[in-house]
Amino acid sequence: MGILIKGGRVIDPDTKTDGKYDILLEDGKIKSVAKEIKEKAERVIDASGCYVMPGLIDMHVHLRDPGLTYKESVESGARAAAKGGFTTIIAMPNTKPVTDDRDRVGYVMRKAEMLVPIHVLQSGAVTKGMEGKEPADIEGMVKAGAPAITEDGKSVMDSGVYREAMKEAKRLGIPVLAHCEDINLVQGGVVNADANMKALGLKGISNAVEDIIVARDIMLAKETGVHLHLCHCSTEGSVEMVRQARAEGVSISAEVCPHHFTLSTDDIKTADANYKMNPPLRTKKDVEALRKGLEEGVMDVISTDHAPHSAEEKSRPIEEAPFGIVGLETSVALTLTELVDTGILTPMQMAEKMSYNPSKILGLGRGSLAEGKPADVTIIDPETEYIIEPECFVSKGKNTPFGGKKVKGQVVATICGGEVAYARSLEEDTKK
Ligand SMILES: NC(=O)N[C@@H](CC(=O)O)C(=O)O
Ligand SMILES: [Zn+2]
Ligand SMILES: [Zn+2]
Repeated sequence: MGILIKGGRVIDPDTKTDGKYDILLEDGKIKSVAKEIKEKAERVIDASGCYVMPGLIDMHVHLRDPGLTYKESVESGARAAAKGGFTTIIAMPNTKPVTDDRDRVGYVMRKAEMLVPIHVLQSGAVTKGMEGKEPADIEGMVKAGAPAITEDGKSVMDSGVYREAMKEAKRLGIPVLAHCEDINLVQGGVVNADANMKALGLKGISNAVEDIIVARDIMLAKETGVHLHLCHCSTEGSVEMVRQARAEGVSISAEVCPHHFTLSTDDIKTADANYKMNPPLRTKKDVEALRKGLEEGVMDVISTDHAPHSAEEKSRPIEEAPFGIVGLETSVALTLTELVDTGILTPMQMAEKMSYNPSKILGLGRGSLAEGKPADVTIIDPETEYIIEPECFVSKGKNTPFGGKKVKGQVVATICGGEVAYARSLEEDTKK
């Protein structure tokens, strides 16, 4: 019975394990972790040379379901996530219609339960229709299973409305995931406000666009006591404010996306919409601050902000194309290549930021390889080198600036609830 994972480097932030162990999964749970397990299993996976981590959790994914399924759907997004090593993903509510009530949250959660091999949790909008005017039915959405609320795609600009929603989230014990962007300062900006923007003849988005709302949201979190989680931080200012707020005892966490720690504005050579995302790629100084923030534990989550769009949408002139890039199938490789292989993060810190911390923030009770925990496990080969080929993505979205980039590190298997949700060899087999 069950699955036996043999001889991998088990990296578990929860039990503070980092060493060569076998893991036996049975009845959807982690049955045992030991130096050598001799028990028979239905399936044996040889993990020698691989990292064995608690199933990865992506707190920030756009599944575009309902209403925008030409870009992505629960099924295609979840399959892409499984391939990317994720056993749990949180879907954002900027769907069509907006996911702002109990039934709409329930729709995605039920669809996922029936159709996909990983856990998909649907977050709820902060305000009705994401119009920023009045709080949505937060309690109803939490009852339907939403682990958080977020207005991702924009900020709730009315601080009074936001504070009311934060109080409700605090009462219900869920975090607020904050997209920080002062919309009145954007003024047609599409890339970072700097010399490169001028060279490309485009309008810019300054750091203040983000930093002002980060500062405001921290003040509101302080006042309401809600847990504030900052989405896709891109500026040096954000890192410094998180550092300071935490030192003051504010309940705060913050994520960085792979594109923001990998690329800078200097990498944008032409007005290619695959380099257009919100917030934009910033300067090298900001990238350095994000990397340092990750290294020092100020920034505690790596999430993808997987934002699929159609080829047609992204082929429009950069001013008209939508913001966003896909990330589920490149996140592990970029984290390993840019942060672990370079010595900025240990594999243990990677497991913290991609599994243990997201679980803690969202109260999921996962992100752990302790005996008795759910059998969610990700096996990663840190040595395989390959070129990123967007045409091979399982996601409907191929919009990435990373096509052609050489990376090191590949997901070998994703096991969710004791079942194999993705396996590298299987995938190759089915392609033949
Ligand atoms: N990040 C993006 O550039 N786009 C996201 C919205 C968001 O995350 O703010 C999208 O929904 O496409
Ligand atoms: Zn956002
Ligand atoms: Zn987003």
